[in-house]
Amino acid sequence: MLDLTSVASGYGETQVLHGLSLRAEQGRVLAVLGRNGAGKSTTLKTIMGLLPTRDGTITLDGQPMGKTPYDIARMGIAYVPETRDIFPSLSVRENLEITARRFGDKDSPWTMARVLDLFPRLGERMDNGGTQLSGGEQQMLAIARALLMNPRLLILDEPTEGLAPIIVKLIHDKLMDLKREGLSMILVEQNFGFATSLADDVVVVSKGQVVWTGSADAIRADEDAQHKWLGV
Ligand SMILES: Nc1ncnc2c1ncn2[C@@H]1O[C@H](COP(=O)(O)OP(=O)(O)OP(=O)(O)O)[C@@H](O)[C@H]1O
Repeated sequence: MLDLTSVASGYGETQVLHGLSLRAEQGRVLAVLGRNGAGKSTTLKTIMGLLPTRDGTITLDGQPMGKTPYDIARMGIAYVPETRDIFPSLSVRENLEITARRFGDKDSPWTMARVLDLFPRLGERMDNGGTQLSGGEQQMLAIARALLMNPRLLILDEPTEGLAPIIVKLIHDKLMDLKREGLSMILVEQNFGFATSLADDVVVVSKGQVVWTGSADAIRADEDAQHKWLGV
């Protein structure tokens, strides 16, 4: 589905990705793991067009990726950044409605009713402003908003960061529901247990390159790889 081939990318003078290649398959969940600073978030930002691809190629179903974040979103890729990026001055309802209006139509699989069914908590918070939400509620809103883009591929950067264990479990269960429905996902996550219980496939990134590729079961069983690449 999504292929990165020998991708180079970075910030200004600093090159972070050095010929990174990976594949995310249709209907599967790919976890991108690695230590702090390995280049995981940079990989996602490059996929989303937030950083330019300096070398190499990124394709979706064999087609070159769009140039701008908007084109890429229109191709069916939704991205939940680490910062969640909800509009703090708008209510939950407004945050959701803006996306539904921009990306939805009457035949869209994801509707307001359906995202509220997935996250009933948001239904109770519809008139609250973004800043009045807990971290968990903000993450739910960010995921709900991404779903209203009706993505073919959902990309999440550290969805559990800073969340209480009970909320981490809730987010896990919701993402598992989406996986069962066949939604393709790419997940960057520090929480090894969370990531490998959701993922089918795993790549490990170190110094801007993929250093390990295999199944989630294989990395769970490979303590040497965990120790060497993840410090688990
Ligand atoms: N805006 C930026 N400007 C310059 N360098 C940056 C910027 N953002 C990240 N970097 C650098 O790029 C490298 C990779 O960062 P990246 O955020 O991709 O790591 P990561 O694997 O996602 O780790 P983390 O879990 O810490 O987010 C790091 O050395 C980081 O300092």
